[in-house]
Amino acid sequence: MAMLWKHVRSSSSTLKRHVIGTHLLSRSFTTTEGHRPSIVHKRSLDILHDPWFNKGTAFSMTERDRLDLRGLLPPNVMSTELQIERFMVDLKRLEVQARDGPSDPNALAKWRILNRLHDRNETMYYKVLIARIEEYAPVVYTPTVGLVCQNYSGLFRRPRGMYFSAEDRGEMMSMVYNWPAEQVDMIVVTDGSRILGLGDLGVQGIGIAIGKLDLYVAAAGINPQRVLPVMIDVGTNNEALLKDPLYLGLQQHRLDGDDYLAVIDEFMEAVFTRWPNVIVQFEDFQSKWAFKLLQRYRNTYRMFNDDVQGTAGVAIAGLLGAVRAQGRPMIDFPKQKIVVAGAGSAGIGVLNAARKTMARMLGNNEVAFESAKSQFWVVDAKGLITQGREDIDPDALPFARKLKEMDRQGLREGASLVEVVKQVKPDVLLGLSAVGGLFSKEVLEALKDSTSTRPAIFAMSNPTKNAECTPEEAFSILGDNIIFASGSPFSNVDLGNGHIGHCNQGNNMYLFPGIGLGTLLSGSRIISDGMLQAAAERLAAYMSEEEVVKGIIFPSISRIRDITKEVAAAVIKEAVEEDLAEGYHGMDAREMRKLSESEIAEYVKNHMWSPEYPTLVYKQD
Ligand SMILES: NC(=O)c1ccc[n+]([C@@H]2O[C@H](COP(=O)([O-])OP(=O)(O)OC[C@H]3O[C@@H](n4cnc5c(N)ncnc54)[C@H](O)[C@@H]3O)[C@@H](O)[C@H]2O)c1
Ligand SMILES: O=C(O)C[C@H](O)C(=O)O
Ligand SMILES: [Mg+2]
Repeated sequence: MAMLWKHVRSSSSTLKRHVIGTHLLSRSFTTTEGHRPSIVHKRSLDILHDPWFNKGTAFSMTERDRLDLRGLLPPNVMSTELQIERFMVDLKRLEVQARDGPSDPNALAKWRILNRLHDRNETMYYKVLIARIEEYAPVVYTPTVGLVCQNYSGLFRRPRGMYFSAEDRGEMMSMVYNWPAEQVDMIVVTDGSRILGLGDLGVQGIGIAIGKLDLYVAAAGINPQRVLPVMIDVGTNNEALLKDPLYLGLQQHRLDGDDYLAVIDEFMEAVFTRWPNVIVQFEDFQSKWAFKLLQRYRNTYRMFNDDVQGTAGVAIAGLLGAVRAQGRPMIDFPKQKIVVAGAGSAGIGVLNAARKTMARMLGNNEVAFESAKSQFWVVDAKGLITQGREDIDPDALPFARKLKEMDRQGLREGASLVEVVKQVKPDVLLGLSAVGGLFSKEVLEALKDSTSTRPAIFAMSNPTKNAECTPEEAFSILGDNIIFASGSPFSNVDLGNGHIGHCNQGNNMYLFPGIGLGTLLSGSRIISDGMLQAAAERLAAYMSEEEVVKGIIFPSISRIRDITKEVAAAVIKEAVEEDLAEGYHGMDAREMRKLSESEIAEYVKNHMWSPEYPTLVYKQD
């Protein structure tokens, strides 16, 4: 393959040509130069029952003849557009019937219809998802995915992904070969211990891994044949699930300590043995393990933790956007006073990244790093975190405020959020607490005294009911001169005076697909802090001055494929600069170093899978 690439380049062809050479085996890789046929080793009903190859009513008559399908489908050969239209009738009927607007059972019903399509025709599923991402991301991803996980035992029909359980100890190295795909690019793994803000959902957490990978396909163009959702079932501490005879997971309490680590270690060794180039995204692990596992694996394996690192990057981009929205240069970021509610994996991830970003802007030295921490006040379930706290969590310790200093500010250990907001008068109030309504009327009223010209509220907890406040609450109390972002999608607010209160979705979905894609295409052996920082900076720079002034600090999800391409390009550039990029398929590290910025963007674009039906050619196994 490397030879082919060299040949293609030396004949002064474009990067687009390269893509064709490197993806001879992929199912339906679209290029500007047409489609390569896919080889199938099955015929007849077996094809209709295989979601990777099924085209349903879109099979042409010649293909029906070639693949022994004639007579097995109704005679009208449909265009893909008509096929989607027919499918949409079913989905839209739900909306007509729901008289009281979108309701939870309605969202679940939509998820079921989409999931069934996913089960029978993947190409069409991703066509629908990509074309209407704004409408269906909230169904296959946050917030509905939370409801799906809560109800998974009842919803489970056909398996998707792999389950490694505590019972599989000693077997993982061989069972990993049960997965049918020869190549896997992306794994999203969870142990189900902290699913969104819904707590321990045990084995039912697999839904979150599936939802995240849907975005990898839709936003990053990762080939759906090469993604693998994984659930590591080490038990659950959710007593209701343990009592439920219909629960699908191990009916035991969670493993802990070395027993727990041994399971995760064995899983990592197994997947990296079979697929040495895979990237593993850790998702929704309780904070207790999230940091430890990240430190344990990040220098050895291609992995990252989305809740810690993806969220941090998205928050940084949002915080920089909020500074710009105040009409100030980004370099003023270190002057912002930031109150963070929540000191779990997400909150601490954001705090560490924000502190580092400030320190870099202040001169990137030890003194800057030390002084930056004085911009943060952290409140958790026990109130303001100070050095007076007993049994302080070591990850939160760097942000614990000095008691004397707090005394001067009229604050103390364990002070409530409203007291902290009243005394600090912050520029930013950021919630990653998983407590719905935490930014109460009182807290928002207190924020009226903010010293900022345009205070920012980030109610980032998921799903919807866990948001610290709604945009209506924020805009109605604080007026329209604020910046608002939430983790789950909300509608913009009509402020009634011809003004619109813009609701941004501050969700790690704007970064994780690009981090994964950029890592894959650079061939970087690890995911460095620099690569993550580059991803965040590219997201921040994506928004125009005009947009941020209007309070729009994150792009619309309809642009997610374009943002992801940009983020991936930034990740590749950084990996090359840090000398981490080892190349991908025909593009070796040396060639990669020669690419200009626009060539990197083109390279990314041309490696993004798009759902198109390939011509199918039958060959005996
Ligand atoms: N928007 C996003 O992209 C994004 C990304 C990651 C996580 N999240 C959300 O963030 C939330 C937290 O995730 P996590 O992994 O950090 O969870 P976690 O359970 O580890 O942490 C929750 C933290 O909130 C604190 N808390 C609880 N009650 C509080 C209260 N009354 N006041 C202040 N703090 C309180 C806890 O003490 C803890 O420090 C979840 O809802 C998750 O869905 C959102
Ligand atoms: O899954 C999401 O929507 C964001 C985040 O990863 C979370 O855990 O809430
Ligand atoms: Mg998560």
